[in-house]
Amino acid sequence: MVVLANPPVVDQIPLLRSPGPRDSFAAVPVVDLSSPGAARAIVDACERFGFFKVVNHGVAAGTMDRAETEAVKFFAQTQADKDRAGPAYPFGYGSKRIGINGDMGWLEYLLLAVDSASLSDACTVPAAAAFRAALNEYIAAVRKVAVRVLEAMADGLGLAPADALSAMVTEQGSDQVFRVNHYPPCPALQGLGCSATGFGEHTDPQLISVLRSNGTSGLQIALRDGAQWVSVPSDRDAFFVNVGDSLQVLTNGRFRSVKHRVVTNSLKSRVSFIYFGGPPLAQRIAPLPELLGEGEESLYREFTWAEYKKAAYKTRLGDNRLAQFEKK
Ligand SMILES: C=C1C[C@]23C[C@@]1(O)CC[C@H]2[C@@]12CCC[C@@](C)(C(=O)O1)[C@H]2[C@@H]3C(=O)O
Ligand SMILES: O=C(O)CCC(=O)C(=O)O
Repeated sequence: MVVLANPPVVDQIPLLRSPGPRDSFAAVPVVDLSSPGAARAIVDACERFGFFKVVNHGVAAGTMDRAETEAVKFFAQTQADKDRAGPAYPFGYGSKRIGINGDMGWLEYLLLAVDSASLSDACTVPAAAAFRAALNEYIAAVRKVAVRVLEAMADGLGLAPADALSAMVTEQGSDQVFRVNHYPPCPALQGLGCSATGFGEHTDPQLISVLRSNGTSGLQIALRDGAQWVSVPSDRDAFFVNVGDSLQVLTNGRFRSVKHRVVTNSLKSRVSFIYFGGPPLAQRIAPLPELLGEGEESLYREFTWAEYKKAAYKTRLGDNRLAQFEKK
């Protein structure tokens, strides 16, 4: 038997079949956030896919462009300069290693803590004032989108008060994380039919993630419980929203936390920004009583966000983190 090794440049990084036009997911639900039908459309998309695209979100193109320009400048620095902003644990610059349990991807990134509506002062990277200002402007804007989406979700689910979900990511001590990912092209694999994994398959532990990319494709989501991976057509003017594990639990499984991953492009760089909205550490994560039908029981053992987060950080990226909290 001939065992083909990865080309040395992507050694240790899992390879994936290169996506083709037939993998494109043309049916991504699109939610017009300015329309009266947004609440219903969001609930429908969360039930079907745990994923949707948001347009008419009100965030100025300049806010997104400034953050992207500064991010590109940051990643264009020498490796030695970037390494000075690392390591990524708990927060800072990281390259190829994701988390501390051995996951690898063809990317470099900044993992940053958000306090209220801007970068946490305790997070001293990135240091450049222009980059921090651009990120703070972007974070304030994307957080507002997350809040509007969570309010519309609460409306669509018939929850009261209107901030039943959004308060969890805005109240004092809420655990918000921001990630800037840069996936350099991987020309060594061009024409081989395979691509480097940029970010391996996973679900997000928080309630909600709001993603924006520079328009280079690469994001894939899993359909039919992981039986099929489809490519999300990129759109630099839109946001993409993922349901996270915590929202799956709050809705007792009615909304599905979506499995997703990133496949590296062989020719073009991808830059993405992801805002992860998580609750305060002491928040109890359990199905909301209003969402439990008559006689319906929780599918999960009770836990706090602190317990879930601690357990999550001991897992590998692709693990089913909720499994250990499911009632047997
Ligand atoms: C391998 C890991 C990276 C991760 C923490 C974890 O142990 C499992 C979950 C991963 C994830 C996915 C969503 C964003 C993120 C910041 C998070 O909260 O959980 C990452 C973590 C990370 O990159 O450190
Ligand atoms: O870069 C992307 O498009 C998605 C990355 C991602 O899923 C993550 O950072 O958790």
